Amino acid sequence: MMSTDLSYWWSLVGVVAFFHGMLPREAKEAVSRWLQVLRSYLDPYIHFEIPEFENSSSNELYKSVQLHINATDMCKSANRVVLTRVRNSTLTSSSLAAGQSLVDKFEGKTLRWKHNVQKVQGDSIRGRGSQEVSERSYTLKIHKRDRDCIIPRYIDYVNARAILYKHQNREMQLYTNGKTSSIFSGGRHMWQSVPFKHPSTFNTLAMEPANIARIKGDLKSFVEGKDFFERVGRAWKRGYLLYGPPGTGKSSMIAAMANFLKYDVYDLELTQVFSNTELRQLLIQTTNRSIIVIEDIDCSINLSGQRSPKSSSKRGKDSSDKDALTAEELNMIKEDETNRITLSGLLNFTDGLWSCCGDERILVFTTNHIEKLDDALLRPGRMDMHIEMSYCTFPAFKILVRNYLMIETHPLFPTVESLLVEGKHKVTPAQISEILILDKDNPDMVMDKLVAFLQQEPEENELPENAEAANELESKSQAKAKAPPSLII
Ligand SMILES: Nc1ncnc2c1ncn2[C@@H]1O[C@H](COP(=O)(O)OP(=O)(O)OP(=O)(O)O)[C@@H](O)[C@H]1O
Ligand SMILES: [Mg+2]
Repeated sequence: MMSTDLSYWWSLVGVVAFFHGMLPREAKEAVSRWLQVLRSYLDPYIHFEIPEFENSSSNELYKSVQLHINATDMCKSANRVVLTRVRNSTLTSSSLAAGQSLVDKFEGKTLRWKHNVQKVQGDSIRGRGSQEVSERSYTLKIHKRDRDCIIPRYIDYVNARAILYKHQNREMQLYTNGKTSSIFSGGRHMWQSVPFKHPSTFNTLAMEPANIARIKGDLKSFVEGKDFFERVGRAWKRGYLLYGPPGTGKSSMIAAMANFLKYDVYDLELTQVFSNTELRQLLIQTTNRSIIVIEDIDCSINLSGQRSPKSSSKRGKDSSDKDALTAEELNMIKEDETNRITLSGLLNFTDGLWSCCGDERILVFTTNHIEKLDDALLRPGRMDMHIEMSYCTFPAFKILVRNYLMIETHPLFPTVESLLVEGKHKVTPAQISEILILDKDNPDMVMDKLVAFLQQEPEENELPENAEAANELESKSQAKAKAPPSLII
C-alpha cells in the first residue's frame, strides 16, 4: 500500500517536472520550491559525498573512510571487495568494490556507506592527459533526523579510527644521530633512520611473567592516559630506567616496548652530541609517539659534569694535544668545554622540553651500573619505573625454551630449575640463548648441553664470588637501598 502511495507521488513529481520547463519564471520558482519540499518528504535520507579528490587535491577524509572500513573489518558484509597489498608489505588492505554498500552502526544509529567509481576523461592537472581515469567517492547515507545528533561526532570517530589504524600498521623507524657537531650541523636534519624490524616482543622476552604483565599494563595506561595527564597538569611522558648486567635483555626490552606500542625509536648517542644547542635540536626533531633511548647512560655522560673518557676518546683529540689542533678544532673544543652536557643538565633540559612541545614520549635509559648513577636521575618523577633485568630465573628459562625449542616441558627441567636456583654461578638469558640456538630440532641434545653448562665450574669473569661480580652485587644492593620510591620491579 505504502509503495503504491510512493510511486503515485513520484509519478506526480515526474509529471510536474516535465511541465516545469513550459512555465513562466515566477511559477517555475514556486514549483521548484514545492518540488524540493516534496522530495525531502519522500526521501527522508541525506547523502554526503566524499570524493577522493577535490579541486585536484586529495581529500584526507576519503582516505580516512577507506582506513576506517579496513579497521572495522566492515568489508565482511560486502559482496565484492578489492584486496590490495603494496610491495614488501605484509598487510592486505580491503576496500569496497565499485557500487558496493555496507552498513555501519554508531551510537545505536544506522549509517550506510557506498563506494562509487566512475570512468571519466583524465585532466592534465593529474598528469594523465586525456586518458580515461576512475573517479572515486564514498557516499554516506543517514536518516535526516540523525544528522544533527551524530554527524560531527561520527566523522571525528572515523578520523580517529583511521589515524589509529594507520599508526598500528605503518612501518616503524629506528633513528640514530650521526656524527655531527654544532659547527657542521647547520640546522639540517640530524637523525638518520632505517626501518625498525626488531623481532623482540613481550612474548619472546624471558622475564618473570608477572613483571612483564606490569610493564605492559603500565605502557597501556600511559598510552590511554591523555586525559589523565591533562587533568593533573603533567607532561604526557614516561621514563623507564632499565638496569642489569650485560646480556639480560635491556635492549631487547626496548624493542619489545616499541613493537608493543608501535612507536618509532630514537637511539640517542650522547657521545656524538657536542653541545646543548645540538642536543636541543635533536630532541626537538623527534616526533610524538616515540621512544627516546639513551643506552649505557653511565658511560655516555660524566656525572661530575665532565665529558666522559669514552666521549673524549671517540673525538680522538685530547686537550693536551691542543698545539697540534687547527683553529677550527680549537674552537670546537672551546665550545665543547663551555657547553658540555652534564647529566642533571640533560635531565633539566628534557623535563623543560617535554613540558612545552611533543606528546606521548617515552624516555628509556639503560645502565649496567645503577650504583654509578646520579641521584638526579634516580629521584622520583624523573624515571617513573626502575626495571631490573636480572640473571635467568626458572620461569624466564621456560619462556626461552618454549620459544627456541617449542617444548613446554622436559625431563631435565627439574635439574635445570635446581641448578638455576642453587647453581654455582648465575647465567644471563643471553648465555642460555646461545646454547638453545645450537639445534632447534634436537631438544634432548640441547638440554644435555645446557645442564652440562650449568654444572660447569664458574669461570673467573662469571663468578659472583669474584671481585668484580661481588662488587657489582654489593653496589646493586646499595643502590637499591638508596633508590627513591619510584616503582621498582
Ligand atoms: N630477557 C631476555 N629474553 C630473551 N632474550 C634475551 C634476554 N636477554 C638477552 N637475550 C638474548 O641475548 C641477546 C642480547 O641481549 P640484549 O642485547 O637485549 O642484552 P642487554 O641487556 O641489552 O646487554 P648490554 O647491557 O650488553 O647492552 C639478545 O639478542 C637475545 O637473543
Ligand atoms: Mg643493550
